[in-house]
Amino acid sequence: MIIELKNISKSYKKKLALAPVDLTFNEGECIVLCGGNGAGKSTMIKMLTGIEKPSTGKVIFHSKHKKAFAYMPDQMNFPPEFTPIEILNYYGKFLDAKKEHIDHVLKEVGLWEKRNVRVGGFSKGMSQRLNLAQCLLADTDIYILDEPTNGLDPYWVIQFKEVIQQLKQQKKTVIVSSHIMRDAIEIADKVMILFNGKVKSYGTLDCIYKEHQCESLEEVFLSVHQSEQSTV
Ligand SMILES: Nc1ncnc2c1ncn2[C@@H]1O[C@H](COP(=O)(O)OP(=O)(O)OP(=O)(O)O)[C@@H](O)[C@H]1O
Repeated sequence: MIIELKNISKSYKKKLALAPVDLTFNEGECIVLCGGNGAGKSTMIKMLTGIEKPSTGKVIFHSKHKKAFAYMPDQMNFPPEFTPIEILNYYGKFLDAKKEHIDHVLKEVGLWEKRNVRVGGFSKGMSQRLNLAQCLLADTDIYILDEPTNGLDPYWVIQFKEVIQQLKQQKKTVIVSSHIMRDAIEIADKVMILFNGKVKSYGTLDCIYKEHQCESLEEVFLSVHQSEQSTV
């Protein structure tokens, strides 16, 4: 195992955003955090990344790298007067990234041709790809990506999935939050279903389908929704 969550929970005043949970993430797996609006995906990411302190419990990383994880926030506001190459060179200094790696990452996210263009004129999708690039720059065991496909057009969603497959082949652990079920089905080794701040299921799709006696993630969501409604 590479990450352990021990009795992690988060409350904002009286609002329970994430109910206490114990679970582990394994090396080389892609885990997709799935759930609707307000389900607790971002809260889980904030607990994992340490952006916010949990109300209870702790997260333990077993990464071999000095930098335990790389992080792609759901949105990143880069300084508009800078170019992708300037921004990545800046991040690269902190990460000891070599020039060849920076160039490779720029090509991977399709911004090589735009490397000297000021990012102030970038579309949402281009900014999101630069956001992905800054995350991929780090050489680490764990990549945590918050809604990475937001703003990407279909071509770049496909390319993004390719990047995830490559990370998995390198035995990296990838944690992705998404409300798009197709993303989960295509890239996940394991899916975490969140609803109302609770982890309702965590495992392979086959296990989740068996557990809920369903044949698709849509059905699982409906079943979780209905069972939660009936307990209110
Ligand atoms: N800073 C905060 N203060 C108060 N409540 C919060 C705060 N952050 C999150 N919450 C609440 O915690 C719950 C979980 O929110 P979270 O942002 O984790 O959901 P999410 O699954 O990421 O949703 P979305 O897909 O809409 O971004 C929601 O009810 C939300 O209103």
